[in-house]
Amino acid sequence: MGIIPTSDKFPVLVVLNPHSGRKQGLEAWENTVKPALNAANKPFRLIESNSQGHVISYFVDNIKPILTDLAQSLSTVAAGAASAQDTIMNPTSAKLQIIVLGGDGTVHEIVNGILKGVEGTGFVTDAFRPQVEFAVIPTGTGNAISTSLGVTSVQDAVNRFIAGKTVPLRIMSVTSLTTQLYTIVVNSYGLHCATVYDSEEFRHLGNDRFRQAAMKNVENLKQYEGKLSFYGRTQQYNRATTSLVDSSSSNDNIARTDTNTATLTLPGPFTYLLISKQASLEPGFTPTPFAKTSDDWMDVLAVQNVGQAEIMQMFGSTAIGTHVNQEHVEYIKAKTIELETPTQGRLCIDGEFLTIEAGPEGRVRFEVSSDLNIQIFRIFA
Ligand SMILES: Nc1ncnc2c1ncn2[C@@H]1O[C@H](COP(=O)(O)OP(=O)(O)OP(=O)(O)O)[C@@H](O)[C@H]1O
Repeated sequence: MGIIPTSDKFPVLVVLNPHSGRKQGLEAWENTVKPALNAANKPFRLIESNSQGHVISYFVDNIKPILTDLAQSLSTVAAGAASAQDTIMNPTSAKLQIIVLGGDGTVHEIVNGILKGVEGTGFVTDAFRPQVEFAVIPTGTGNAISTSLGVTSVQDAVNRFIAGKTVPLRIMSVTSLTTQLYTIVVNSYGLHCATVYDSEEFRHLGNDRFRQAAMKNVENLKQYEGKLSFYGRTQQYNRATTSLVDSSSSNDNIARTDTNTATLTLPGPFTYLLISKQASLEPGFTPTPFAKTSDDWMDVLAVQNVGQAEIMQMFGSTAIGTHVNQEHVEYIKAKTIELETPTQGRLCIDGEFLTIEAGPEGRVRFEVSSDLNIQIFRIFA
């Protein structure tokens, strides 16, 4: 019988995107992260992204052998009676640790690659459900997840990894007739989506690329037609009481008896619309201040049909989240949401783009799935 490796010998996967942010990932790896892993005696396997989409296809192709090796590394051998054969005891769970040297887009690619790679297979089930633990080293542009968890630097992120405390990283599913994928940070429509789309040309400016692109889009402010429907429980921010109010009991009843009946709708047109899992999208920009990385709600920030003055007023208060008290800002926590647009539209999903087809055929549904085989991710916090 061969030697069965023990769990602490299983390598941490290190995913390095050399293109993220201002291309500082490699330096952070060489100067801070690799020395820390060596000092902690942690073996690692480096996966360097060589192009857009490389990380997602790497995990689609490799997650099954990785999980097989991981499970095997944790198997224990119960010695049988003298004449009997040894019995291999397989684990029912195992931790796969992944250090990300990149931004939120790289985490998005890993999550989608893993879930696509195990989809329709018996690799994640009640009998064996791995836990994927992310240490996100903030070397992207926005670093929304790290910022929302209060991570202040590369060293801080490394310290948290070494300390070992994790919290759930809940993901959203985004579904239409033609699409099924997962997002971890934000889905947006309108001004925010146009800003992210245009920001690529300003990448050399680092964090400032969003500011430049936002200004360009505020100058040419547009309204984006669409209807947002909420199903099941919601909570709405009440400006009078400055608190979130549960629209629960009546909504709950409707949700239970007829899941096709919307409990709330916003008719649009939207100037600005976010459906988010993270409070901050970058340092100093906290548009959904009540969002929690680890809960089962999605936080919606909706601004309908306003002009430049209102948008600028909102931006002026997003640093500390007080924009939720402004009259034109609507803030809703929800479990299930659908967006329908009368003409073809564009949705931004964790920095990538998805075309929404016109009318009911193009409806996009957002949910925080309760499927235990989907919600397998945690993050060092
Ligand atoms: N070798 C590469 N060359 C060019 N692009 C790459 C490469 N590897 C990955 N990418 C792409 O880089 C993009 C940006 O990645 P990432 O999200 O990590 O950084 P960011 O956009 O700077 O940060 P954030 O998402 O936190 O704002 C992703 O779309 C990814 O597909």
